[in-house]
Amino acid sequence: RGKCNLAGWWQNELGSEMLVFNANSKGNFSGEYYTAVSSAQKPIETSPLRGSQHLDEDGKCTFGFTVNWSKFSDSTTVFVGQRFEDHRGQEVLKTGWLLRHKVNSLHDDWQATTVGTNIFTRLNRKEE
Ligand SMILES: O=C1C=CC(=NNc2ccccc2C(=O)O)C=C1
Repeated sequence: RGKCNLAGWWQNELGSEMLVFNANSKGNFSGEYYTAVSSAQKPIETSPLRGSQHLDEDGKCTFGFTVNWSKFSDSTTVFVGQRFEDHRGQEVLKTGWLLRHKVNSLHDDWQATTVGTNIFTRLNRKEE
């Protein structure tokens, strides 16, 4: 695992958590996303994520991943971003995202995509 290892537990400012698995030699990875924002679905169910990252050795790799909110709603979020270390050496994933939710007709397509940003920081979890 090079210096830009995204594997492990991350949390965004909404309180959602994700577990990212090791990337393969092509930079492809998968994981599980535990959203904090859907209507309270107990127990929290995971949504699958799949992504691709660069394997630069400088620890500042760019990446993208898709979350399929299959169990909750017919919608999809794509995240794109980069890993950084802040002034205290804490790892940060600065991301932008597009959320596409299903609309019933082409006429509603204009309102189907929302955009935003998320910052993910590492969660110190034992279980991987
Ligand atoms: O059923 C659904 C539908 C959409 C969702 N979007 N979550 C997001 C969208 C953009 C950025 C972060 C999140 C998040 O859940 O942390 C979650 C559950």
